[in-house]
Amino acid sequence: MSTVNIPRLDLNTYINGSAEEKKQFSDAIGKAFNETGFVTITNHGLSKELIDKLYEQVKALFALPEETKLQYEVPELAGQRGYTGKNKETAKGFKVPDLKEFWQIGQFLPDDAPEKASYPDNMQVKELPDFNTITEEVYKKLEAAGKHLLRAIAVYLGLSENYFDDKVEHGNSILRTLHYFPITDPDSLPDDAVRAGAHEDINLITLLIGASADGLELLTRDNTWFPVTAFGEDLVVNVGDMLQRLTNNKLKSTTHRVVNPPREQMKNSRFSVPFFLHPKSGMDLTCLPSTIDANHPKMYEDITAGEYLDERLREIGLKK
Ligand SMILES: O=C(O)CCC(=O)C(=O)O
Ligand SMILES: [Fe+2]
Repeated sequence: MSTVNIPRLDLNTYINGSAEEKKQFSDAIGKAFNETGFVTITNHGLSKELIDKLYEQVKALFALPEETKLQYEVPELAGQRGYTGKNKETAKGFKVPDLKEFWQIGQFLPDDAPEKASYPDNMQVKELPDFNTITEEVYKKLEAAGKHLLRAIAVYLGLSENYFDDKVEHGNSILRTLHYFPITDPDSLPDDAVRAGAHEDINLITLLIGASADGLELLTRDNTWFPVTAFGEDLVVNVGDMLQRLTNNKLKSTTHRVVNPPREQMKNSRFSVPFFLHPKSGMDLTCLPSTIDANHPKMYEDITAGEYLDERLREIGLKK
């Protein structure tokens, strides 16, 4: 059986630690990302109070009447801002859409930022003013935590510590608040309908705020499913396809899914909040030369982050 190495790492030991502690953190995250693609992170800068307030607002959002939520669904935005209703996103290679609805929030930029024109504006939930302020705070805190994690990863890769800094500054990151809705009649579902079909994330890294219920699983190297559980308010952090591509598969974008609960619990909602950390669209994802050698031939064509994102949004049905 292959080992499933999901270490629990303290981000504060990287941000404020000694040189030795920083090195230990970099080594541990790099090793886990090389083997399993997942870690859990404590001391990430989001308090329990903030996370509790976030979930309160997320629950209130999805409890709004269907016709209210649908006012915030704009097909031209390909799900990247505002609401995406039930039966819209289908994992790559699946025929049946995931059993979920979600709301996405993008970058917050000063008016004079050059990237401002290239991102759609965020949508404000008029009915829930606190939803807007709390998700903005969460977005900024997760972005800050993600920047520190990328520094630790850069060191592991033998790059300068600040390698990713300017690439993710004002980047195209997305905070997704997710509702896996209740199913009152499981018999009515197609056989292969699941909360989230097996997939890999598109972005550099994903920071997931502990879900309200079990269900997240990762696919191990020997092709078995392994449950991912986070302790308390820990974040689950995993590698996405952009980082896997950049590192020519040295870091693994591990396949994961969200399984349905036992039948009698299908009537209960599940909520979760992933933050997909994206770079600016101009970032070059060409495999790093240091990751290519005789045993590791170059596996991917050169592409920018923006081109790659477009390709992937088409595949999952969000972009036409
Ligand atoms: O809901 C979860 O626990 C994970 C969600 C996920 O993998 C995704 O939205 O990409
Ligand atoms: Fe995912």
